[in-house]
Amino acid sequence: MIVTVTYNPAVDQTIQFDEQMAPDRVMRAEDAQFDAGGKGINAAQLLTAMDRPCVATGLLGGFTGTFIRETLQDDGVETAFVDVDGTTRLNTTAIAAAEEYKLNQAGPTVGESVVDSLLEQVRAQSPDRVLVGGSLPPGLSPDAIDRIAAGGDWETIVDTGGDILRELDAQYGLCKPNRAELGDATGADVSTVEGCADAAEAFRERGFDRVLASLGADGAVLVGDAGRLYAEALDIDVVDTVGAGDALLSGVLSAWEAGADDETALQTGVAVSSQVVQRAGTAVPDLSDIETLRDNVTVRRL
Ligand SMILES: Nc1ncnc2c1ncn2[C@@H]1O[C@H](COP(=O)(O)OP(=O)(O)O)[C@@H](O)[C@H]1O
Ligand SMILES: O=P(O)(O)OC[C@H]1O[C@](O)(COP(=O)(O)O)[C@@H](O)[C@@H]1O
Repeated sequence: MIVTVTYNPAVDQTIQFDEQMAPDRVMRAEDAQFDAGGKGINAAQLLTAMDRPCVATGLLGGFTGTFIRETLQDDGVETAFVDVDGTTRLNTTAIAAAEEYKLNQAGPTVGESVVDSLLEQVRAQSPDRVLVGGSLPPGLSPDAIDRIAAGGDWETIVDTGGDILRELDAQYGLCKPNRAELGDATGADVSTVEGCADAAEAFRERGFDRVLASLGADGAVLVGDAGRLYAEALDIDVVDTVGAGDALLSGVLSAWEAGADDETALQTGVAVSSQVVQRAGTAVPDLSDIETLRDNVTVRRL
């Protein structure tokens, strides 16, 4: 069973324009939507859609927090959130004439005592795996993630920025940087797939049993004791890439929860992310056919 921890959830606002962004004028949108977001929350929605037992925890506050709580309830996602005084952030993705602008807020300031409250919620679920996903709100340091990892007898998976990854000290089952985050975390040349695999391999020594590097349109690399696996991305029509990394990671975790090997897990991850990027925002796609769709993904050893 998986518990996801999102220290800094967000309502994701996705706005679509037919024309390019331009300053000093009113841009009129063709379409807009709100989704419950933040990395652990997206993962919990996707895992639930794939019938994997999962509980979403994290910090919520204000009217945006209420929206996320209600959305997850409607989606049948089990939750155990901790209330905070501030207002959960609202992140905006503007898609304008095929260009993507991601505008993320910092989130409400919180006190360090929230880590104890969250640990209590996590322990109460007795999970096998804990996913800590996303940025940290003002008031928390990377130690808040290390404390979750060291707080119980579970495998911890972490999906956060390269600057935070570099500062973690605990032992982790997996981290999931994207290409830029892998570059930030390691300082290595990540311009080629092989360069990414080398950087991921070297980064394992910093306390990560496996590294899953997502490479956007170039696919993904999974490096661990079973070797270096590379999956090409599928050739698909992308609407936007918000939630792509969360989807890749959810597919991998879902497959591992079902007892699959790393190769099948990577195929599943790429298949789930392909479904998500073909839809606007972080809305949950139909994943009932994912075990068939994953056969379209080719994995090879590097
Ligand atoms: N342009 C694209 N075409 C096809 N698949 C994509 C594209 N962008 C992302 N993906 C899929 O989503 C996964 C995660 O994408 P990425 O952009 O690296 O994640 P993140 O959201 O963490 O930055 C990729 O490994 C790939 O499978
Ligand atoms: O916590 P961060 O790094 O600001 O990211 C939060 C944003 O990332 C998302 O979780 C999407 O993440 P990915 O595109 O990396 O999968 C959004 O739902 C959310 O608004």
